[in-house]
Amino acid sequence: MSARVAASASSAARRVLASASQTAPRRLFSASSIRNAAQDKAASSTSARSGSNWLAITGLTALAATSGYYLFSPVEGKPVNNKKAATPEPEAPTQPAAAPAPEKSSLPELSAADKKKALQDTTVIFVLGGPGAGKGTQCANLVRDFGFVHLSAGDLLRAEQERPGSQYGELIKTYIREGNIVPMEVTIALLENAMLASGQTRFLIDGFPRKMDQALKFEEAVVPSKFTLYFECPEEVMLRRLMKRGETSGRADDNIESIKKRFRVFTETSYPVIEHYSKSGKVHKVSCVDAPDAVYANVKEIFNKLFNENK
Ligand SMILES: Nc1ncnc2c1ncn2[C@@H]1O[C@H](COP(=O)(O)OP(=O)(O)OP(=O)(O)O)[C@@H](O)[C@H]1O
Ligand SMILES: O=c1ccn([C@@H]2O[C@H](COP(=O)(O)O)[C@@H](O)[C@H]2O)c(=O)[nH]1
Repeated sequence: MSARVAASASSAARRVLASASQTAPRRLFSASSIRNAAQDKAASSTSARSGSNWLAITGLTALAATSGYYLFSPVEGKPVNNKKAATPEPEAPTQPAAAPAPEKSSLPELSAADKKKALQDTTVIFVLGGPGAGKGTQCANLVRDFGFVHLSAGDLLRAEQERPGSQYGELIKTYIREGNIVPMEVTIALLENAMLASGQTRFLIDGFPRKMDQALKFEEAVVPSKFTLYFECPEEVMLRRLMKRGETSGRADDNIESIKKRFRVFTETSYPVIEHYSKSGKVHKVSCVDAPDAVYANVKEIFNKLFNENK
């Protein structure tokens, strides 16, 4: 997409945001529906959920937009990658906190239709691969060379977990520590609001979708993906990288117990998403075994072809 088209799409998005801020009614939001989703062990279902759980996404604007303060400079609208910045946490209770989050939002509250309209001309690339494959490392290169906004679902969840007053902090903490997948209502709302808050049109959605229902719901409710960039890496290589990263990352899940669980969840739940998109020829696979620059040479070749730019 040319800079001109990107700029006009971006201003279109802003127009929708501006007009919606005049007209959109304030919505109520059901925290219990998120908690129900969290408790819903039908998490292995591969069909998109609908109904009351999903309704919660419309009410998550305040939650997600407030998180956006952590991820975007209000002045420059630039994403801040805080992937390695998480601090160790005390033991979390197994139940999510019940206190409501303060409702403070930098975004107007939009209807689902307005949000969808605002994002209709955006380019979304899913970036998938096992834990520690090097997704974030390669996304940083693509941000630099191709002007993408990098949104790591894990980063957004960690930021929400740290947000004072977050209703979902404890829930997210527990899921992440156990290597489990946070209910999609939370993650999709965070992603959607970060996309809207950026005012940009090209997104690398890193570490999402991790499950078929997330993939289907995101594409239906937010925007279809252009393709999936899949970083293939053997477990032993990822394990070595994660254990090394764990020496300094402070991440609660960079330890051997959590890593084993994350590997299992990736194989059983996330890999089928890659298989799904492969069937329709929408996956570009890159080996992540070599050194970062060598990996990026292959990634760049793909992006140069697809975006017809030689930056
Ligand atoms: N090609 C590579 N060769 C060696 N080390 C790498 C390579 N790519 C990334 N790393 C290192 O491996 C670790 C994991 O990389 P990164 O954080 O990019 O992975 P990730 O896939 O985003 O991880 P996660 O899924 O846990 O978020 C980091 O410490 C990073 O510096
Ligand atoms: O869509 C998502 C993305 C992430 N999670 C949870 O976060 C951790 C860490 O994710 P990284 O991509 O490694 O940063 C992951 O293990 C999940 O617990 C999620 O639930 N949904």
